[in-house]
Amino acid sequence: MGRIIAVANQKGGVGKTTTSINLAACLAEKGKKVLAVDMDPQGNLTSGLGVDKDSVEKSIYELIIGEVDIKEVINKEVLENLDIIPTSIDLSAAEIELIGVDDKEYILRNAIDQVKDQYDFVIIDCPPSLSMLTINAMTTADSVIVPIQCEYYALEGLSQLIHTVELVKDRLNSKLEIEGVVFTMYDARTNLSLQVVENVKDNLQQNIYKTIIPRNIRLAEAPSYGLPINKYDPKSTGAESYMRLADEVIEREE
Ligand SMILES: Nc1ncnc2c1ncn2[C@@H]1O[C@H](COP(=O)(O)OP(=O)(O)OP(=O)(O)O)[C@@H](O)[C@H]1O
Ligand SMILES: [Mg+2]
Repeated sequence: MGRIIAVANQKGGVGKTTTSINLAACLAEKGKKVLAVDMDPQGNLTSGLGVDKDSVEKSIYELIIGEVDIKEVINKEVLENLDIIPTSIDLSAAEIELIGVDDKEYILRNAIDQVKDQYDFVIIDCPPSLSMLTINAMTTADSVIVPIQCEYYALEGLSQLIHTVELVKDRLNSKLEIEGVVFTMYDARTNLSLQVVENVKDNLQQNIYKTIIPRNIRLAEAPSYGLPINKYDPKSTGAESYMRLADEVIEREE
């Protein structure tokens, strides 16, 4: 049965989407059946996996507002072993359209429940907010991966995020846990990155992945080709590190 992981941090630009795309693609390359879900109206996961977001007719938006069935929104095999549910900019209005709708926190879970047996992993990329969309992702997930950028203020907002996970666990999804924190955009040339890692390790009582994702230009370039890093430049340090992260995620599963 599929393990469902939400990639969340309400801080913008910390590497959620880069981690979602490349973790999903590396798990798929290792032979796992993966569904990647784009819960962010910005659509960076959708375009980063080569799906033209402007030509998507049935997206997660239509699913969330109840217009279509989940099977209609899954794009099969965008890469071997990798299916995706694309998003659309319309998703930004979903929160308002859901006002007054019963059980709106469970919409994504009820949909994913119908297909999760077909996958080893479901990876959900969250928007940079603690909105209803993120709550839906956390209500669906078994666990949350939190990317942390190796920059000043890395810890800022983390207590709110952890509090949100605890609230969701208490009220909506008792199985939810924080699977781990992953450091991103580590720059070995500066002391700052090292200091941030040490500081977070000292102050955060959470699992931390051994794999640290380096700052690597190839990771930033790959989305404009619609490719994950393991297809764009498999020998890059970015690809090697996301392959190792995939190994760690699989180990935790076992
Ligand atoms: N390890 C890395 N090395 C170099 N560039 C990176 C790395 N990780 C992410 N980036 C770049 O940093 C920017 C932000 O990354 P990303 O989009 O993954 O963050 P995000 O948390 O999903 O952002 P948002 O909050 O807007 O959804 C992007 O331009 C991305 O290409
Ligand atoms: Mg993103």
